[in-house]
Amino acid sequence: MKSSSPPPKSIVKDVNNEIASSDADAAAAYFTWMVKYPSALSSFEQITNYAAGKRIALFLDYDGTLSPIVDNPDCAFMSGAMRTAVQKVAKYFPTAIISGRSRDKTMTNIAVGCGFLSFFLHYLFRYMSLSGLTELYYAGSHGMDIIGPVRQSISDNHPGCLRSTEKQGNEVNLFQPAHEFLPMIDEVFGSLVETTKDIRGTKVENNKFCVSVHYRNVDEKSWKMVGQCVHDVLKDYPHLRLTHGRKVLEVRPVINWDKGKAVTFLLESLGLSDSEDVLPIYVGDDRTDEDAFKVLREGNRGYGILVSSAPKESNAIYSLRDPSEVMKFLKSLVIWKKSSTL
Ligand SMILES: O=P(O)(O)OC[C@H]1O[C@H](O[C@H]2O[C@H](CO)[C@@H](O)[C@H](O)[C@H]2O)[C@H](O)[C@@H](O)[C@@H]1O
Repeated sequence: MKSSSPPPKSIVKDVNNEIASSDADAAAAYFTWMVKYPSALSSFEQITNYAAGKRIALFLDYDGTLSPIVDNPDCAFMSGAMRTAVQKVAKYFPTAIISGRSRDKTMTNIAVGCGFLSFFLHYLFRYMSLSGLTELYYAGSHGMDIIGPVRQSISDNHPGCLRSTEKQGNEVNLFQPAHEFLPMIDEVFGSLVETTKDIRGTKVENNKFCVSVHYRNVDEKSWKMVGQCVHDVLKDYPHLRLTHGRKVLEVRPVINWDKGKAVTFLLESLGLSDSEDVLPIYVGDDRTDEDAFKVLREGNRGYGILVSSAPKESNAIYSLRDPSEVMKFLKSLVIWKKSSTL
């Protein structure tokens, strides 16, 4: 298999593109862009008219969608209000969180808020139940670590699917299509920590089936060096590839699996695939979410909603400006559902 890691030159080009896109964040350009990607809030009636008589399945990205982007990835917690909104929406619609973070971290971040108490709860939570958020499903590592409901057809179609018992004692299906990469990812994580340790501000995060190398807090002059270090390490791992997120380089296994495949898998797990009366809605902000938007757009199956405060090309149909608008959208869905079942 050929290595798909881009050469350092393209890493630097990607890094520069990010600066260019934030420069283009002008109000006029944004409003023009919104003609192509209308606000999911202004278009709410249109969305719910189409959803009438259908079952909505909701897929939510975490960073930049449910929690605002912050400098320290360890402090990216949802607000209490967002947590309540997610909890409520998950009571009315099957809901899954699909994140680049490890599943464990995502579940923990969803369950607790921010502040000192959160840090305490963060650790306590590891030994406790999901405190009322059990109607949620989780996919970590960009969809490479999924916990979903037990369904025979899914185990038949995906032989790697294992039945497991979660902390609360419920039987679940565990699907980890990249499980054989675990030792390799751990090894690469160690090498990346070592090679980047002298570049101030770099943070290497182990997300179980992928590794994130953050350069948000690195002096811009050293971004190229970060890219070079990652590239040098990956030279020896042709079965790993590199993708680029929001000031983060993400190392992941070369397998035919992404957030789009995870959406399809979860719909199948929930018994909601191949059904005309199902409307999947995916809300996300990052490049990796585009795979999910594409799956929904291509099959004319559902709606992708891009969270962005700057114009960018997307496979999404609608847009929301930031997590506060995502929260409004989730709340509106609950109000609509309640009123339509009266
Ligand atoms: O799929 P997602 O849930 O969006 O996860 C993608 C990456 O998100 C996190 O990094 C991003 O958010 C951080 C906190 O706001 C920010 O500091 C960082 O610059 C962003 O890239 C997470 O830390 C990564 O591991 C995820 O892969």
